[in-house]
Amino acid sequence: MRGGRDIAAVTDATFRLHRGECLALIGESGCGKSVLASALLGLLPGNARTEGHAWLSGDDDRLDLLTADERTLARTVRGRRIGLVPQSPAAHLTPVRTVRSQLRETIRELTGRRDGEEAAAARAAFPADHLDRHPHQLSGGLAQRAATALALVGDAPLLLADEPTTGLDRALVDRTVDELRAQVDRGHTLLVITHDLAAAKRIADRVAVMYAGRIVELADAEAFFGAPGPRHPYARGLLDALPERAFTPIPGMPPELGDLPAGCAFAPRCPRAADACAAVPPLTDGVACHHPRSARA
Ligand SMILES: Nc1ncnc2c1ncn2[C@@H]1O[C@H](COP(=O)(O)OP(=O)(O)OP(=O)(O)O)[C@@H](O)[C@H]1O
Ligand code: NI
Repeated sequence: MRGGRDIAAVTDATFRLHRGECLALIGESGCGKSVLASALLGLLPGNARTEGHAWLSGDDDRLDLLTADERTLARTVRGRRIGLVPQSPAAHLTPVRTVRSQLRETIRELTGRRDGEEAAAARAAFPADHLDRHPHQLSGGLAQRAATALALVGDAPLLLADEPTTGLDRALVDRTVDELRAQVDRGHTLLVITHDLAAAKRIADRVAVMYAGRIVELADAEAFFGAPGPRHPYARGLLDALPERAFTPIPGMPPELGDLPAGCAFAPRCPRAADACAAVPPLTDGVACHHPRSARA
């Protein structure tokens, strides 16, 4: 939207999130992951436009998150039906108040109860003897857990975690991921956004790969990270770039969303590009590519 232009940050995103599963949304920086998450929470900036639907199914109703009014979202959705585990806990926690007081307030707001801080902290493996600390007295990992504890207070069936492990070392990434996975195993549904493929592999049941604002592959995590592997050449390239795999970066850079090539946005970087790629490939059978690797290859 720089210079007054409209940018399609997310296009044709179609996916289903099944109850009790974890879907990892992966892709390079700037591909539209956070915009997609913000749209689901009604947190896009005021000048943003959306089209289509995002149905949130409850026990006996269904709500379109894209058209719901702010009052409904604020009163019944955020915190209660969708818990947000923020990208940056530091920005989410109030610096001048202890973790206990922030938990207490959120518990009161969402449940009406006046106690339960310890139990809430325990659900995110936040140590009870740190409850009276201020956020700046916490390590990055503990701040992340405090933010996660806050996100879990409302016992929302759907959890949305945007880069919950950014800036953490590998051991803490694993712990944070395992704690989130434990929520899924307890019946929560989780949409986790990450560019950490190892974290995605550890936590996800299914994977959605985004490139330049579009979902280019939707796959079962086991098939994606194991055999037969990714089917979209971009997804394959992402995995091949990992140090523990071929360690071969994808040539070139992702395109600017305001200046997308015509046709398949990945074609200029794609080893398999051909004439057909002049047309945008629809997501068919889990992959948006004119020449995907065969599912059985
Ligand atoms: N408020 C905004 N106004 C204009 N453009 C925006 C706005 N928010 C995001 N964008 C653009 O939308 C695109 C997608 O951004 P988004 O934050 O969703 O990427 P991302 O995949 O989450 O990246 P990262 O991994 O870095 O978090 C980017 O090109 C960004 O510049
Ligand atoms: Ni993001």
